[in-house]
Amino acid sequence: MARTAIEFRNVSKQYANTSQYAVAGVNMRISEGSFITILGTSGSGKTTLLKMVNRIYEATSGEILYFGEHIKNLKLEEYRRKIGYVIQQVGLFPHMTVEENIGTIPQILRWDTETIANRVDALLELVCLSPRDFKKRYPRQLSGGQQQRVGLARAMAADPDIMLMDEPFGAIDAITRQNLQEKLIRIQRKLNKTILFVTHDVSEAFKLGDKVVIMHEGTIQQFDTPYGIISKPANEYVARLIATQDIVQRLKVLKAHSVMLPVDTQVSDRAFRVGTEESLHNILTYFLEHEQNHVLVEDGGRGVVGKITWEQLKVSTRQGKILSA
Ligand SMILES: Nc1ncnc2c1ncn2[C@@H]1O[C@H](COP(=O)(O)OP(=O)(O)OP(=O)(O)O)[C@@H](O)[C@H]1O
Repeated sequence: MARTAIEFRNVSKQYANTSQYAVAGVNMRISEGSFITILGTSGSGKTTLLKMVNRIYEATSGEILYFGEHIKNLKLEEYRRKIGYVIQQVGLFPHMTVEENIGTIPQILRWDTETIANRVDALLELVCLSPRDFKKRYPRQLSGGQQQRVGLARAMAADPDIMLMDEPFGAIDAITRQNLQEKLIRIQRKLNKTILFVTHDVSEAFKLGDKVVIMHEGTIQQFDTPYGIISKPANEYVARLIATQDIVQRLKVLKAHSVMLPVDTQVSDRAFRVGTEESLHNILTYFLEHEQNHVLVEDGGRGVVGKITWEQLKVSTRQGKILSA
């Protein structure tokens, strides 16, 4: 069982001189290593929720716990270092090179020069920027997407346990965005970071999140896996929100692991194998192109962990159809 990284206990926030609560009575447990996306329309309280986690804002009432400890009892500076924060405007220091930007926190922590240099190189490799080409550049010499990746590397420099990301890809073109989303999924799986990612883009939330939090007027409407939400929206609001996604889009965001069926432990089947992160859209395409009716789902070192049949795919699709009807 994964530990609980962050727990919200009846958390509310009312800003001074406002009559409404920006966040009202939020209860939620976030497991270590999970990728949580927070989805909602403008003004629904997403950013407020995120900023209470790193104590940019203090909750008006209720409690937030970090691995079981009340965050208000932790030393703010030490606590903040365990939390990486990435925002849309990146906020790279313009007068510093890429290398200096990424090394900011390690410098403050007085790591030795060689350790910092190695860390910078490793992080640049991780976000697919060649250290040789990029580390001496200034932010103005980078494209928007490259700046965003440097921002991500900088947020990860001191190896935080938790990453808070507030619409980090909001201002980026669709193709680069897709590319960054895929990189982020890979980084998260590799490093097992706990990520809270705010977005108002339904596809992005469903594509990235192991679980999605749907917010409206400061309250959580539903907190579930993408498949759980698509197959069983908790209320009318959620149903309307996901109805903006047509079936093809849903098949693109639903992943093999969310709908697969169990298999016997001994699998000698020669069927085509897909990864757990494969989209149902690609699996459907495979079925149609190759006139096949099942695939096996493989999870790296763990071998075959499930299967998806044509029947199962139809059931998932039909559930989507009922919702959008
Ligand atoms: N500093 C502030 N002072 C007063 N009210 C605020 C402040 N920040 C946010 N609010 C209000 O709190 C509510 C929630 O805002 P929040 O920024 O959390 O929403 P959001 O879901 O992140 O929206 P968006 O998608 O537009 O960024 C809104 O009604 C907003 O006007």
